[in-house]
Amino acid sequence: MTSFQSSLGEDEGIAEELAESQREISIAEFFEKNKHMLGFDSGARGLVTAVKEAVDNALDATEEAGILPDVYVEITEVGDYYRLVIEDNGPGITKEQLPKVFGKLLYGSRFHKREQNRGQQGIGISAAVLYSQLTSGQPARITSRPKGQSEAQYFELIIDTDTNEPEISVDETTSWDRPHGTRIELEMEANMRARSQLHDYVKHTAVVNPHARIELREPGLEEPWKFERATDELPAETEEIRPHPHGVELGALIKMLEATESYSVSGFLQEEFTRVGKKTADSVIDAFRDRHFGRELSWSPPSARSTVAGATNDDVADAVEAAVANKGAAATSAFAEGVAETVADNDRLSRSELETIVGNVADGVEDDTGRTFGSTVRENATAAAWRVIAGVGDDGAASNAADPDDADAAADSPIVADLYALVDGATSTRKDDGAVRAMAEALAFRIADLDGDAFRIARDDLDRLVADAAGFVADQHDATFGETARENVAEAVWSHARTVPDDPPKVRAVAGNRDAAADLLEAMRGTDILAPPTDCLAPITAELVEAGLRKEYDADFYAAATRDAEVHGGDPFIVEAGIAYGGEIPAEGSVELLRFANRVPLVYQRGACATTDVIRTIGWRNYGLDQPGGSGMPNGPAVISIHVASTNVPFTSESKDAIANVPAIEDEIELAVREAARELKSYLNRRRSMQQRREKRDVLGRILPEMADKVSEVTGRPRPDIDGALARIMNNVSVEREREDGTVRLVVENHSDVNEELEITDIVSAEPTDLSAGTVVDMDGEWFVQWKPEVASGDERELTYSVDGDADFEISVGGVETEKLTVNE
Ligand SMILES: Nc1ncnc2c1ncn2[C@@H]1O[C@H](COP(=O)(O)OP(=O)(O)OP(=O)(O)O)[C@@H](O)[C@H]1O
Repeated sequence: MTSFQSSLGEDEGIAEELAESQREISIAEFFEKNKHMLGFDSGARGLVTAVKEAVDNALDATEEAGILPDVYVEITEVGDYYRLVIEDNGPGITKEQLPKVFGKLLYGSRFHKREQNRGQQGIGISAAVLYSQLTSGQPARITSRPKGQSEAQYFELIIDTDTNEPEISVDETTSWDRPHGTRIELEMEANMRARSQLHDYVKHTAVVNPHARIELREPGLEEPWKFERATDELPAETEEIRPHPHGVELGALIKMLEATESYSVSGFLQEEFTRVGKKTADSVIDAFRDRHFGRELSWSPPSARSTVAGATNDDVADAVEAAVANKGAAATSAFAEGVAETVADNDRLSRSELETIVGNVADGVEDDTGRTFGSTVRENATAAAWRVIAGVGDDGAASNAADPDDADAAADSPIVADLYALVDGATSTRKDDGAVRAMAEALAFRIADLDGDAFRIARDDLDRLVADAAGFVADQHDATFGETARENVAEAVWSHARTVPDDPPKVRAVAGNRDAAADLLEAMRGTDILAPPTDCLAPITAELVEAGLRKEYDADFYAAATRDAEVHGGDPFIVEAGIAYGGEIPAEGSVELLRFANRVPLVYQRGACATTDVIRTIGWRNYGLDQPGGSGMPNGPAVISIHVASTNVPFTSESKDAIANVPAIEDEIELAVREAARELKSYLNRRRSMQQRREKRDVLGRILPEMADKVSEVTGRPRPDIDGALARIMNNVSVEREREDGTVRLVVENHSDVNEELEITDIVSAEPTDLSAGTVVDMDGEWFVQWKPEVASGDERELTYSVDGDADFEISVGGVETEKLTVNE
């Protein structure tokens, strides 16, 4: 029994007793106890996290202000503690904001912005301040000089963990030689055991931020580490965007519906979401109506039915005529004929469409005859015509379809014939006619049971109804309609059904009705909408991903890929991947994985990151890398880098070490990596085939002369000329120089199966003349004779010039892999 339990009294009043010990916990208090969540679990880690938070902020702030970042990081040992200083040349922070930025958790400028930033939560730097005060008891010392101000502001502060508010001990103006920027000084209990992570973070930050100048001084370094700017170009400026309709969740949508000032759903969609204009809003609303109201089934008019005995087009006219009273013979007949003719012009009609037709014809007849056709007359006429088209009886929908058990009655039902055609078209030809007919009748019978005579039905209900009819048919007629057949039948009926003309509910009604909001959300997700704009993102670009790898890794091969933007949770994201292979990269052990999120290197929690998971699931043997057991991290001399850029990177925790397993992001990571890996594969294949070629050539080069000697010895004839034989056997391109008196001939033979474009340079020690095409350049007493011949597969070219008899030559051939080249000088 715990001491808490033993301290409680008798059963009665326990709740009250417990209530006394309940109290609110401030966020600062919470994180004071849960430092690990923010990446401050140890002294070694705490130092790296503090540097990371401050440098990320410095880069965010400078870039946002359009300033090329100049970031200075200094770590020194001060007695038992470490002092961390980070300075930037950013826009500075105003006197009013500064205490909150550093002295209040969850205070920042980026949380509500849909824009690519390193910072997201407004917690990073204040968490560093909290860690520093907890471990060293010292306040944070901050100097900041906003751009355009003559003096800087100096603060010393800690966070009051009870209230999560800054507690300021010093607040004064000071002079500072930087024209603008921010300097943070934190003391903390720390150690340098995580030096390699710190170095990785700084080095990789420099790699993906070539526009930044970064300097690091730390106790272990004799010379400061300086990363100079590689470009004066800032990353593309990002724009804030609204959420994308494909990415919001129900709760967020309801919140947006409650907060919007829009009255109509169309206005709401256009105002609050990116990529929604009038046309897209209309499509979403149609889909919303289909879900919210259901669709109206449609039927073909008598004129379109050849199989049904009974009803004809004249019956429509007669029915309408009978439904109209007191309008005079001429007007009544014009109206009835007009309705019947227009109905006959349509392949299929729903109740609402018929209503529109009747309305239009009535308007026309009113204009022509001066007679008024009021709403009751119109409604009566619609009902009368609908009875003929859909077979609705006078007493309502229930009689519109015959009992399927009564074959004679079924034959009279107009919608059975219609459904027969739909079912027949939607099922395979192997279904026998009896089964199709039984299905049509069973469906008609169930449709007849729908409320009202307009046959409104939601897609889910239609699916259920078809399944129910299929069950009936299986029982009674021993004919099976499997899942696919049922789906096809439902789809055929649904695709002929019509979106209803009803106005969608207004925003306020949708906000207050969870089911309606869910219908709207489904409609948004189901409508094709342009991918979100990418100007809110600043990808590194494939070119710079590759350049970054080239800068840091001396490899034989590099490849990179940038994907198009996709959406998760309403936020767009872009994935980029790069691969470096061979060269100086260590061949032993698994490949190195570099992970970046919004240009920030991720140095911890590699095993818990979506990037690592994806790399492990790819079958690397297909791409030419060794992968023991066919899964897991591949081995070999390779570095893989992955960058996820998003307006909201889903991290596994507040310490932002690892990317969460969001399927949409994982898919894109996989596609980006596979894109780069495909290039690696073709490089490795090429390399392997060149290797085999080299080996074959070496063997041939050894045995051909021996064979020639042997042939000569056996036959007693002169040794055959084997020049050129090697090139022919190897399918090589051969370049052979022949000299006769003062004439030099270069013979290029292409034995390979592709056309070749070569670049041949002969460096000659005397001036060449009479060149066949080509160019010649005099370089201090050496003449560079150059040709760029194109030689088709199986063809040969001759290049000639004249030169003094004593001249020396040196040839170089480009444009063909050395393994495919045979040069005989
Ligand atoms: N060096 C700086 N220069 C200018 N403004 C800064 C600087 N550092 C922080 N800020 C401002 O202070 C805010 C809070 O910073 P903080 O590191 O706490 O959170 P964040 O960077 O927004 O998000 P995260 O918690 O994900 O790091 C930032 O949003 C930014 O507006």
